This record gives sequence, C-alpha cells and structure tokens, in this order.
Amino acid sequence: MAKPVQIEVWNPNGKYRVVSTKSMPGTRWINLLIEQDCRLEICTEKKTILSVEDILALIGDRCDGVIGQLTEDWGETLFSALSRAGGKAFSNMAVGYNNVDVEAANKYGVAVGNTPGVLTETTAELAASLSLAAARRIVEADEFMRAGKYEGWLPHLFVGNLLKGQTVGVIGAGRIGSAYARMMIEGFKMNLIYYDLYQATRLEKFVTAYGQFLKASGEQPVTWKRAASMEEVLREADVISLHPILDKTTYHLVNKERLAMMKKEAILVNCSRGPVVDEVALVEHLRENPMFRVGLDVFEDEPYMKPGLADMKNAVVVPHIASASKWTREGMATLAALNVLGKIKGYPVWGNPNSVDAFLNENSQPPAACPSIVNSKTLGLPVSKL
Ligand SMILES: NC(=O)c1ccc[n+]([C@@H]2O[C@H](COP(=O)([O-])OP(=O)(O)OC[C@H]3O[C@@H](n4cnc5c(N)ncnc54)[C@H](O)[C@@H]3O)[C@@H](O)[C@H]2O)c1
Ligand SMILES: O=C(O)[C@H](O)CO
Repeated sequence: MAKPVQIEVWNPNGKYRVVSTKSMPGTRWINLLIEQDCRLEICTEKKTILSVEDILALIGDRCDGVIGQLTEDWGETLFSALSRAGGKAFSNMAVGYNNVDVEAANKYGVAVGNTPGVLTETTAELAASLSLAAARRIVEADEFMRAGKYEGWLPHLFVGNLLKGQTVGVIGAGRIGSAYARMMIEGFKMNLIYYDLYQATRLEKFVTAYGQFLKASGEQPVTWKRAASMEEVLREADVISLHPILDKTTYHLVNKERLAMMKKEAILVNCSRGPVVDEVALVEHLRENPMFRVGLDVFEDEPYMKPGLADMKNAVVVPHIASASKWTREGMATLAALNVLGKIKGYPVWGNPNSVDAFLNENSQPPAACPSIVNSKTLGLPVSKL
C-alpha cells in the first residue's frame, strides 16, 4: 500500500486531475492548467528525489496526466499505474528523457512529453561558462583569494589557456551542441571540429560565413571540420564539450582509452548526462594529468561524485544547473504542462519541436497543440497544421 504524500491543490473542482511531482518555477503553467478545467495537485514533500512508491501514491486511483522530473524512474510500474488511473499523458520537465522507458509508455498508450528548445541557449551558456572557468582556473583563483593567500601580482600566478585560435570540439552537435559551438567560435574565434551522427549544416554555414567576415576584416578566418570519428575530435581539439543524448550508444563514450587520446592540456566539459563519461577513469586521468581540466555539470551517480573527484583542483563542478535561468525554467514548466494539457484535451502534436517559441509568449494564448511528444509517431498522434 503506497504511503500518502503531501500535496497542494489548485482548482479543486477541476474536471481533469493533473499531478506535478514537484513545484516548478513561475505561475503561468499553473494558470494555463487551471483555466482549462484541471484540478492541479503539486507534491510538496520535502525530499529531493521521489521514489516510485511516492509517485504511485500521487497517481492514486484516478489521474489524467503527470508532470515529472528527470530524477524519477518512469518505467513499467508507473506507466501501468497511470494507465489504470485513466491517464494518457506524462511529461518530463527536461529535454533529456533517459529516465523514461518510452517502450513501457508505448505499451500503455501514454504520451511522453519533453521540453526542447527553451533551454538550448541557457545550457550552452553554462557549458561556455565551464569552459572559461576551466581554461582560466577561476574557481581555484577564487578559493585562493578567499583563503587570504594573495600577496601581490606574480608572473606565474594562475596561468591558464588562451582560447583564441584554438580548436573547440563538439560531440553531439544538435540544438545545444551547435549553440555552444557558435558561442565559442564567435566569442573567442576558435576553430571547430565536431562529431555527430548527422551533418550540422546550419552550424557549418555559420562558421563559413563568420570565417569570411573575419577574413574580409583582415583577421585570421575561423574554420570547421566534421570529423569522421569521435576519436578525431578527441585528438585534435583543445576544448571538448559533450552534448549527445544519453542512450546505449553514448554510455561511457569518454572512457580511459579515449581520455588518453586527448591533449595533455585539453579541457573537457560535460553538460549532457553523467554516464556519458566514465567518471572513475576521469578521476584517475585528472590525477595523472594536472594540466588537463574538466568542467562538469552532470555526474555518473548523481547526486554523488565518484571518490576523489571533489579533491581535484583541475575540476570545476556544479550541481546540474545548466538550464537554470529563470526564463528557461519557467518555460520548461510551461512546455511540460502544455504537453500534458494538450494530450488530455485531444490536441494534435506541434509540427516542429525545435521551434516552440509560440508556446512561450506570455502575452498570447498558446497554440492548441502539445509542444513536444517524443512517442507521437508510435502512438499515431495527429500533427498540428497550425
Ligand atoms: N545539464 C543539463 O542541465 C542539460 C540541459 C539540457 C539538456 N541536457 C542534455 O543534453 C542532451 C542534448 O540536448 P539537445 O536539446 O541538444 O538534443 P538534440 O537532440 O538536439 O542533440 C543531441 C545530438 O546528439 C547526437 N547524437 C546522438 N547519439 C550520438 C552519438 N552516439 N554520437 C554522437 N552524437 C550523437 C544527435 O544526433 C543530436 O544531434 C539532452 O538529451 C540532455 O540529456 C542537459
Ligand atoms: O535534460 C534536461 O533538460 C536537463 O538535464 C535539465 O534541464
């Protein structure tokens, strides 16, 4: 028997029962749901990560849809319970959905939503911040100052890497990887090498055009190369940022052997998912190569770090905050709520999940569509003609 969990209720007499497993930023998402006849129940339990049992209790006997979080294990147990409760919609408040067993959702006919696009620039900015923090040893220098160790300017004090003219490597040049690449290329005049299963045509055109602009201004043009293998990126780049999805093809993509291929003074940034990097091998590599640096937003055993990582001066670590800007987090909440609402209302699926701005405009009603449903084809959901 599942234990009851604490909730806050909005619009108690609403026709459709929607559950959010967490409180989310902003109020637009709440208003959009209650204006459309939803009774909204927000879990207010203090613990950070809800267990499957907690979520079962939240779903209860009747539930039309759930907005959930990337820390939750959405598999067979939860989708069968949601389906028994009459639910047809679930949305992660995240673009990544490796915590969701989509096949199980398909089996129970539950639509699975995610929140692409609204976090692209915010996440890329954090990857750029980690790249700079690692290159210029900002965290080490900050700790040094606060410890009262600064006695005056010295020629060797916290010497780091100049990015201009170096090569930025991107593994997974999708929405976020491409946005990060553009920031590093335009901001620091870096050359690009990338690896992806697909050609990043728009990114290539951007670098070509920017290179021509620099050349016309009498400056060294930037260049791009699509690598034939990931190893090529690892060998050639000075700063490498990881932006693929997490699946079985990307699990431990960066392992002991591949770390050994990287330049001794390279910088590795991970804002994708922790298990993309073999963190035990990374700690060993950081220990043996003090000039190698990393910037990590995600960890293999989140929320924990592998033993030794916290002691590494050449690592900058932050707690999975890459999408944490106010605008983005409020937008993610809106997209997740609209995915669930749209499915409950029988709306079609938005035609282009990479272009979700229409849903984020606070001054107009959002389109009558689900912004992004990852299993829409399998479920045979209609596509919006808007
Ligand atoms: N740290 C954070 O807070 C945060 C925030 C947003 C997204 N993310 C993560 O970033 C991921 C990417 O988000 P996105 O919006 O850019 O997604 P996206 O789908 O636009 O990009 C992912 C890219 O990875 C590529 N890819 C897939 N498998 C690959 C492989 N084996 N080798 C090389 N490339 C491969 C895809 O072709 C695609 O271009 C998400 O799935 C999520 O896990 C993390
Ligand atoms: O996948 C995602 O969206 C992130 O990890 C959180 O923003």
